[in-house]
Amino acid sequence: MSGLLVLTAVPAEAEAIQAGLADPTVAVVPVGVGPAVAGAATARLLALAELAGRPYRAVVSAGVAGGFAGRVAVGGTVLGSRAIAADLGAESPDGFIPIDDLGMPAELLGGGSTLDADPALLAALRTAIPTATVGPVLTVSTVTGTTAGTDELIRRYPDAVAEAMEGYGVAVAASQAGVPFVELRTVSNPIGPRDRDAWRMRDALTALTAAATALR
Ligand SMILES: O=C(O)c1cccc(C(=O)CC[C@H]2O[C@@H](n3cnc4c(=O)[nH]cnc43)[C@H](O)[C@@H]2O)c1
Repeated sequence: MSGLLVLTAVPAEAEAIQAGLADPTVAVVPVGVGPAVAGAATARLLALAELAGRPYRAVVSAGVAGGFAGRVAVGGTVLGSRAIAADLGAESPDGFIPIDDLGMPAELLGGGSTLDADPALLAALRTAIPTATVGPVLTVSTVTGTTAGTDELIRRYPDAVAEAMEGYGVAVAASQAGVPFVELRTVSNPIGPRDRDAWRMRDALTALTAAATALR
């Protein structure tokens, strides 16, 4: 059995995590941006490790994220209680319809649009990072950049604390491989009207390094 597999989107996130790791058995791999590339890469890494007889113990989707104002501050840390594919579904004149409500057979939905974090893995990280905000993390294919878009997400997912672009893809790959999953994010920007000047990437990467000590 190998250790933990941590997937980030970009190399800067992977380097920030490497800088804080206390456990040398943890593998950190930057796999790209968005749920499709993250899911495909995770599935491949899990399958290769399994074929080599060294399956990973658990999978963590990690990196920076947008945070919902009032729930988590920029520079704060988030542990995802579940990964939600927030834009997987259909539009209608009456609003967004989640994929789960479209009448498709359950086996075609890969577990549905919401995949829970592994309870034991989440509990261990909560203990190790007591300051983290815990709650659902949305996975989106488009970074939210308007007030209307932000309000709509809050209406549909009132408990969500953050959004990012990879968690659900990684969670599907982990679920299909039967490997525990959790999402760890640090907040680089508030979710809201697009304002690149408001992004605090350095603060988020510093927080990621601090949180990485909990990965073991
Ligand atoms: O808008 C830009 O100009 C821009 C330039 C560089 C990178 C980006 C990204 O959107 C990076 C997305 C990347 O970071 C995560 N992330 C961080 N904040 C958010 C967010 O508010 N909503 C969704 N994803 C976010 C995400 O997981 C990607 O890996 C934009």
